[in-house]
Amino acid sequence: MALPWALRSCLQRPCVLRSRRAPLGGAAGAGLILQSLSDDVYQNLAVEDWIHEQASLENRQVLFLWRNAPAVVVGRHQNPWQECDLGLLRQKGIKLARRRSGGGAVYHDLGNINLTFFTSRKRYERMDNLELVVRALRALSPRLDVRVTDRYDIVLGGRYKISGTAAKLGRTAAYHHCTLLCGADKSLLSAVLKSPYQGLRSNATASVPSAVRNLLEEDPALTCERLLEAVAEEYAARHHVDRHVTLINPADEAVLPGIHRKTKELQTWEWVYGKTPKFSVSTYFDLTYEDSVLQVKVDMEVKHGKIEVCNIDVPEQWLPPGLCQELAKSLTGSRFCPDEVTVLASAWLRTCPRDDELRHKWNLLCENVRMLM
Ligand SMILES: Nc1ncnc2c1ncn2[C@@H]1O[C@H](COP(=O)(O)OC(=O)CCCC[C@@H]2CCSS2)[C@@H](O)[C@H]1O
Repeated sequence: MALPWALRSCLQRPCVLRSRRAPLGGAAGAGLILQSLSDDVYQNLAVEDWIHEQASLENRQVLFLWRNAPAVVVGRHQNPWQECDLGLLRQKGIKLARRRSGGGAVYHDLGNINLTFFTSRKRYERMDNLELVVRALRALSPRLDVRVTDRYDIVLGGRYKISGTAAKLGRTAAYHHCTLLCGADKSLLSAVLKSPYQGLRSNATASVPSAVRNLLEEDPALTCERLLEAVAEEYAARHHVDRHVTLINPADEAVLPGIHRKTKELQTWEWVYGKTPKFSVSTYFDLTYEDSVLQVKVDMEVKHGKIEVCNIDVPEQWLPPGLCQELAKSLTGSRFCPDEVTVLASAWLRTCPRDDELRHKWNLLCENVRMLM
């Protein structure tokens, strides 16, 4: 059992703790295999940040193994409204996270494994890591048809994606992380990664959708637990480090000083939504009122998650134009977020005349604007 302090000092200062002499007279490999005790996506991403920023990776490599409760993880430069069904995420209580690496949006649950390979920037080598994963898979299931593509996916049977890759390169340190689909909920995966949005324009990184498959469907021996063990084993052999897996608690400030602050930052609206590259929305929705259907047009420009320009067009005979302008005006400068609309809507209701019809129309309009967010 590794002591937290030993782990901390090993991560922060050069050391050869838990290393083995390399064969062929090479230098002793210094490395560490860690596995998270948490299934919280924000805590696990915070551990990645912590190791990337704090660990001395000059002469050492670290493999971090982790799994999450259901979550969608978008890339650093992505637009969540464009990448997933936010309404469905909220309804199902699925977390949304933004990672610091680039690339596309993926779905995680306990049937998906995440592997993070930390090295110095000089020793960063994605293909080497993915080949290592492929060897681990073949060690468990020798006839498995898996290969790494030129975009660093791992595919099964030549076409089904089982792993996606992304990376973060720092000045001196780097990490490459990838997923491994073992027994994830595939119908939820495709449902949540489908945006219902129409009329959204942006330069954000777009995901590259693929047909996916779970390794368990191919071979029942490929459970998450066995895969984690096999990857750890291959990593230990490749890097000449002890195969012992050290469990790490991402809530432990004694081992990871400052981790709590990092976790909190990753949970903020400003990070998850606010870091979305500038985008515009130009869309229509239908309002059903009594026996008629009327069309509402909405145009917005959103920067740093905040509405900079807002126009809402509703047929004049239905709602006084002044009221519509009032809504657009109060939305300008607010966050592109349903809770903000709720606050604005109720603020107006507190001051408006006791006109039930008008109040009803206002609520209907605000509810539909909310649903755009
Ligand atoms: N968990 C998982 N694994 C593999 N492929 C997935 C997964 N979820 C969704 N997908 C498929 O990949 C595309 C997106 O592919 P795309 O190539 O656009 O993006 C990626 O692969 C990013 C991988 C990020 C890995 C990080 C590692 C730790 S935190 S997240 C999506 O539309 C689905 O078709």
